[in-house]
Amino acid sequence: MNQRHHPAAPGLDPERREHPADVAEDGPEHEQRDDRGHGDEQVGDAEFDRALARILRGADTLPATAPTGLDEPSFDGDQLDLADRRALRRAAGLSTELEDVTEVEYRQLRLERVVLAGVWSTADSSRHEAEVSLQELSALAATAGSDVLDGILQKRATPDPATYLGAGKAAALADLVAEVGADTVVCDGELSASQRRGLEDIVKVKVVDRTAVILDIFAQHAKSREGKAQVELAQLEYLLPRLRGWGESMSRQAGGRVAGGAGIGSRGPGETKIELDRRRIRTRMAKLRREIRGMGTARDAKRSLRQVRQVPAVAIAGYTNAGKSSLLNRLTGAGVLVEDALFATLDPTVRRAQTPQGRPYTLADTVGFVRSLPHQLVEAFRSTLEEVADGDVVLHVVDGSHPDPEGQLAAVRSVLADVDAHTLPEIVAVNKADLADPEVLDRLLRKEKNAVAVSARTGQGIEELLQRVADTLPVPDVELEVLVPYDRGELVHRVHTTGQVLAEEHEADGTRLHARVQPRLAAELRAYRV
Ligand SMILES: Nc1nc2c(ncn2[C@@H]2O[C@H](COP(=O)(O)OP(=O)(O)OP(=O)(O)O)[C@@H](O)[C@H]2O)c(=O)[nH]1
Ligand SMILES: [Mg+2]
Repeated sequence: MNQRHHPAAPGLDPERREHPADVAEDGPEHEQRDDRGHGDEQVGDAEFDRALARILRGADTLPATAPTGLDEPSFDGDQLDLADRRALRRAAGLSTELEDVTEVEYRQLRLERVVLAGVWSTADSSRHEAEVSLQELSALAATAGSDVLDGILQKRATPDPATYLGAGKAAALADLVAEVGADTVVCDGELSASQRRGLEDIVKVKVVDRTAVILDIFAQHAKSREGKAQVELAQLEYLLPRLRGWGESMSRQAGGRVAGGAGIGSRGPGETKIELDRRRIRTRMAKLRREIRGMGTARDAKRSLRQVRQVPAVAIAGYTNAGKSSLLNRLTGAGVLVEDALFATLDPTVRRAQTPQGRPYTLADTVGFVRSLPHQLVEAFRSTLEEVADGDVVLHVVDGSHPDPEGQLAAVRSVLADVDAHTLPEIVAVNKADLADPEVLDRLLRKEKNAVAVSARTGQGIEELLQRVADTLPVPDVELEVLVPYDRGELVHRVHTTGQVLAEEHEADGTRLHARVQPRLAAELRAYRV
């Protein structure tokens, strides 16, 4: 596989093998894995209870800070590169209780040495697409902290209902896993509980799917209270239908006991316990939903504040790793950023910027999109994504050096359409122009109506992009000429902050302004028209 384009791809970070936190956590879980189904149910039970207790206790351990309304993928405007994030997550003690949800499912999601497996069907994708998807899975797995050792792709009409890969390929995968010494297989799709178990039985190491990896990354990176709550909800939602699978493996263990003469039937304590766990999880989910709704109110308040201020809002959207946060830094860090205390305290992910003509607007970083974003997350992050729809302009960042930028553009647009943000004016910033193939850049600039090639790294194209943003902001529609007396300075200030000043002169009896403003301000200025 060619992973040249992914900074998160394996092989670039020799330190990644060190996982002090993981080592510290090595415990009975490890031993249990291979003994599964051989009467080890007590270890399993205790582990499950511990993990569930941690999940259900989650509320107490959430930080007591004011909700910021946005999750980390936007928060990282402040600014963590992937390398920094990896360093962070390696620090012991930073793992959250949320990770335990997936631990419940996989005994230990900590992925260390992984092999990827993908199914490629000729019906709905080309081999190239499947490879790009597997490459992306590789980057995701690396972001989650693992070493990707190898990968296999199988051409098959549909994934095998019992084992995801077909029998022959699954056996080949088992050999590969043994050969490279992997401890985890990551499948490029969403596996049912029985597929996962079926494949685990063949490859003899734990099997996880793409969704679990993405949820894990979000859990590692969620920082705000709302972000954490949303991720936890998504994880529980993912876990709930899979409890049965877990329970079935418990029953298999019970079966072992039956064989040993303990005589417990298929609807034994395991099944009852699942019901109980399910109820506890549902209760927790209901509580999270209530909390998230409450946080939504705070966000609405912020939003209406912005509307009252009538400062246009630009939302940066784009595929994960496209360089959204870097671009935000570039665009607002160039010295024009006015620190607005109000916005700064309310929401650290929204920054203030100005057009070259001095017209202020806000620039907001957003959650990164990813192909087959787990639907649980689409739901969970809908509220965050809806902020994009509330803006005036979408600044769509795409990684021009990615092997399939068109695919990324399309994936993001389909999610934007989901939250009704597809009708907004859109500027496409084709980022990483320093790395991209000039022919690809040309192709994209020809195809996209409102596109600029930029590099957040070198600064190339940034001025043009800033001008493009200025040109795309909604123009206040009342044009007027006024002479505002000096004792009404606040009106002049409002023309500056909410309108577009075309000309300004200081005369003996006031400030003469030629400007475009919103109707409300125009009405207040009526007395001073000239
Ligand atoms: N060469 C090059 N690298 C860039 C450029 N812009 C961003 N990067 C790198 O791309 C990686 C991702 O950048 P981010 O700004 O974190 O991307 P993002 O879109 O915010 O990513 P998520 O928040 O994870 O969705 C980082 O390693 C950046 O250093 C660029 O113009 N050129
Ligand atoms: Mg980012």
